[in-house]
Amino acid sequence: MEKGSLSIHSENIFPIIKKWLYSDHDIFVRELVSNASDAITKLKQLSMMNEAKIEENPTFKIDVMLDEASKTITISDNGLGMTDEEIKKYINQIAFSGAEDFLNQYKDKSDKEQIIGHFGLGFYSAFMVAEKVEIHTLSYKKDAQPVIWHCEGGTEFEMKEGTRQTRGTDIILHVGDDGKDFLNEFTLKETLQKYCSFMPYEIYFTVVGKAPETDEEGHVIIEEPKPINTILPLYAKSPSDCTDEEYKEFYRNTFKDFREPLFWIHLNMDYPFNLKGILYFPKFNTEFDSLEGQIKLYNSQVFVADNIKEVIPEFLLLLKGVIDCPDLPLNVSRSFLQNDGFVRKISNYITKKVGDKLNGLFKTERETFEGFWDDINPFIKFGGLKDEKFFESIQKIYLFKTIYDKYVTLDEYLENAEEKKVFYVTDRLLQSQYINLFKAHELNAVILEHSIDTAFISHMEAKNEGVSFTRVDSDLTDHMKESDDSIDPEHIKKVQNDLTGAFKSAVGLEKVTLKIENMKDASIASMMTLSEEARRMQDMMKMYGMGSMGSLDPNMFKPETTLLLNHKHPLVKYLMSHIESYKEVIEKEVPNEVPNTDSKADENKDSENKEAAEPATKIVKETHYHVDEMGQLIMEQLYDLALLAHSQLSPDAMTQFIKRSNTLLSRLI
Ligand SMILES: Nc1ncnc2c1ncn2[C@@H]1O[C@H](COP(=O)(O)OP(=O)(O)OP(=O)(O)O)[C@@H](O)[C@H]1O
Repeated sequence: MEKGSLSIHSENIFPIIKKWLYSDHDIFVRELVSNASDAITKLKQLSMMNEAKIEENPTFKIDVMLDEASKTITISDNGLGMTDEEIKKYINQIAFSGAEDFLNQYKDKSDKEQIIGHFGLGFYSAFMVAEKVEIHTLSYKKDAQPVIWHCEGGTEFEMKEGTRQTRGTDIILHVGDDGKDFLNEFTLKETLQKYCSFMPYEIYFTVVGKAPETDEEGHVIIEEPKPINTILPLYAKSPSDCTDEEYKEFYRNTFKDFREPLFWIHLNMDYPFNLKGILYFPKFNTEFDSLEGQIKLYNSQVFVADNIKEVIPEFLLLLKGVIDCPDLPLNVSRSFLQNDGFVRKISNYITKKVGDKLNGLFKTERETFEGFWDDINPFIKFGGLKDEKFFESIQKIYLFKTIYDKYVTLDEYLENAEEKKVFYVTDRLLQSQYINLFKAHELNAVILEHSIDTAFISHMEAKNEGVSFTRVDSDLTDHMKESDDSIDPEHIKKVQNDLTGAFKSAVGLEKVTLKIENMKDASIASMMTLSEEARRMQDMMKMYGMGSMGSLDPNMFKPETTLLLNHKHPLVKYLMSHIESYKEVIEKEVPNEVPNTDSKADENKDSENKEAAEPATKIVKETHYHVDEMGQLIMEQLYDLALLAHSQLSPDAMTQFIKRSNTLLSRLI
């Protein structure tokens, strides 16, 4: 028997391993099973090079055994095994740079996020869950002797002659309190599936001493043991060998999502770096907030982590997929990955592939692409906003769904538009009156209802010179107006002024401008429009929650609304013909203002009229409006109807509106 001390430079690394990787306890499964897998790969390579003599047609496999009674987990392989010299070299002399790096870099940091999964703690991660670890091993080498090694978590180990008869290694973990969760069959199996689902050798999981399953008559059901993994995952195959059904099955199994993905991209690259994977476009929910994808990152068929945004462009994290890149330097910190040129290349490659796929679909299967559009557009828009290169590659294929349920690109829309103006709808229900108006005049408008569209619209305007987006309710287009020579514009202007005053007094309007227009559609009496810029400002404020910030008054950006009255409508005609009777002009005596002496013109004037002293007061005319009951009803109703057509009334206004409507109807009977 041999005793010794592990040559760790630190006092004791294990408490540190335990503390810092606390929440990633399950990583020991990945480390030990991938060591077993590596041991098999190395033996296969040696055998191929005729360096190792092994049986013909060997069945390589890894067994993971859980013994709840003795509180052990055993990971057993039939790989190359170790001689006692090798144990001394690879296990005892933990000149393992990983541990040293770990200590140096993370001594003062408690942020476990800094540590990317595959850190190279390797074998010693066993002590995250075990209080004692044994290695039973027999090397493939001729005349090798079996060896047993064990260590109780301190820096002391023991080595002695072993009993193992067959080539390979058993790692036996005597699980302590820190790892007791893993003594649960389901937890351990789940962890194995998380990390090892695609490992290249079959992995069998057994629970020692578990009573075999029986059928109703008590007969033991004999089942062929099934590995927990797939040794050749679909993504590792050549795309030409994969069927649609296989892609869908892989999706279901990997993401436990039983909705069908829309489509997928098989990434398969050998040069200049090695990268394989499949990205799926899932059916997105319509609300942006609930978009949540999952990209699983693998390193040579070993799971590393989900959603590593340093490697995968952020917007792609909305997709679901697996990416395997053996060349990734994952045993480094995340901040390194972020600035690494190689990692950026990978990320660019993935982005480019997604752009290519979308362009391909657009060009060759436009109808299919249109069919996907409602589902994928938030993703594509988000991608374009986040990634300039991605935007450039797909900017020509952004589709816009029109109010006629057709899909057009921006260029296609503009072919039939005037002044590069794109009309849009943000809420089909609230803006239905405007949509109907557009349809009645055979005008086009597109539907941009998603919360991302506010930002998307601004982006498209910035990227397409001269193009402007205007919401359907922001103004009347010339197409909707009708010129009428019998209308005297001067007269209209005057009436408009008076009606503004009358509405102010009857409805209590402060911020509304009133306009009389001769609209083609005689059935519309009143309409409300909101200026585009001010409304966008308000939308932005809402989006960023700025209205609630003490320093800014949300009313500051209250959209300028305009109440349009249709000259053609009888109700408006009624008001116009009665406006004079609502008016009362009062003459009032007010103090005369002191002339402005700063002005040269005034000075001259003063000198000319030196003798004629200014009177102390002057008479001004003030117009007051006294709207009668009928006028009041009409004005209130016209205003509420216009408001109703594009937004909800406040609860108070709604109560008044209903009451008034009933009054009006009662008068009909
Ligand atoms: N099951 C095993 N069979 C044979 N040799 C093993 C086995 N497990 C570990 N070893 C040997 O011990 C060495 C140290 O293992 P450890 O897991 O600490 O580091 P690594 O596998 O070399 O690197 P890392 O895990 O950080 O990628 C291995 O390189 C290997 O030589």
